[in-house]
Amino acid sequence: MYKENLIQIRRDLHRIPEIGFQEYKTQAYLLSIIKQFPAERIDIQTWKTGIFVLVKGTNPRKTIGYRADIDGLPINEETEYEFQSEHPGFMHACGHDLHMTIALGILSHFVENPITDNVLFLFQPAEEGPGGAEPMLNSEIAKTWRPDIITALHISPELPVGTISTKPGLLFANTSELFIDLKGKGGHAAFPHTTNDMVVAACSLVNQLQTIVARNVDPLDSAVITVGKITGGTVQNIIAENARLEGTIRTLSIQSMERVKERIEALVKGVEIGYSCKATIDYGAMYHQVFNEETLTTEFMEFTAGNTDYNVQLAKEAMTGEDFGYMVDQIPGFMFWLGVDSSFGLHHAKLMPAEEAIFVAVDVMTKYISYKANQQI
Ligand SMILES: CC(=O)N[C@@H](CCC[C@H](N)C(=O)O)C(=O)O
Repeated sequence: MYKENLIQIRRDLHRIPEIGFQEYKTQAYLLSIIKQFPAERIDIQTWKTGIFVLVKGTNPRKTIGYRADIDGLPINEETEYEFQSEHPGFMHACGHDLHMTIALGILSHFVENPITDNVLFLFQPAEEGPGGAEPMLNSEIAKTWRPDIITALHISPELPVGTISTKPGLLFANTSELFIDLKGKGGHAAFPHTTNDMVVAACSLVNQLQTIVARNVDPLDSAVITVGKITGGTVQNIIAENARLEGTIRTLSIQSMERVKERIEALVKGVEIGYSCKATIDYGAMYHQVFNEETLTTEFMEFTAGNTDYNVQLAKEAMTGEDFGYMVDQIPGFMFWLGVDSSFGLHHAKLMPAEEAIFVAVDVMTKYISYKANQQI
């Protein structure tokens, strides 16, 4: 596929961001591209709003998996692109438009340049939530077309184009979403003593939650609690009967996740007593940490470092989450950061990844997959 085709694909995808399990237009668009490839070279299966594409090897002894996530985020785009999101309030602000484009670039390479082994592409929905990786992997299709190894990448705005960064072992954190609903007693703004104000309770709880990281988690074992959204009340002169906190928990160890949740539950009980309210906690979606298989990752880093066009760096662990963690928990594999050099970071309304990074990733992955296809399992 020509470079200009890939750029066009990225821009087309950027225009139609959709959130988890609602990626209908995205799926239709991807299928419209994939179905242009010769039918005898590929098998296609849809799964919910995702797609599996098996590029058939000439004499397959194994299947090499490559996963791209396909969902966008509920963010109102503020870039200066002329190909901005056509879905108000939604944006590809985590680079999944590039992830999909790169996967199509790799896919087209192996359709046009057959190798011995099969290459399985997983266009996976709902990475940002509620999580598509685990159910997609447990689907009957994935059981039939089970890859022997699996790889994926994530764009990194902080790194220059040409940079590949990863590490053997733990790369991304364990995550859990966090939703807390508080219900008290509303009333007239002038008579607070007759009410139980849930705005005050929610503010207090947000501050208390921050003490967990500071005082209950081993400082050498990092954790994050972020409350990204608070809603509550109705108008300025009514004391709020309800409030809701929406957030996420990140921990480097599985044990710390348990400890953080115990402490959240204790503090929420305290707020119930202290503010005479009822509270419910919902942990939403949880993602397993991304733990890169050590031998494969080291081999990938050494292989890629052999190409002087790239700058291969040893990454640090990050508190980002990725449901790709479920895939590498079951199948040997790894994920890496791809430098895309943007002044604004992931989940920012002005994220503008450099499109040249698409060609770097396609080049790195086509070379690496071809190399692996010449190896025994
Ligand atoms: C790479 C990335 O940004 N991933 C997301 C995954 C979100 C998981 C879940 N919805 C949560 O918020 O816990 C991230 O925010 O790290």
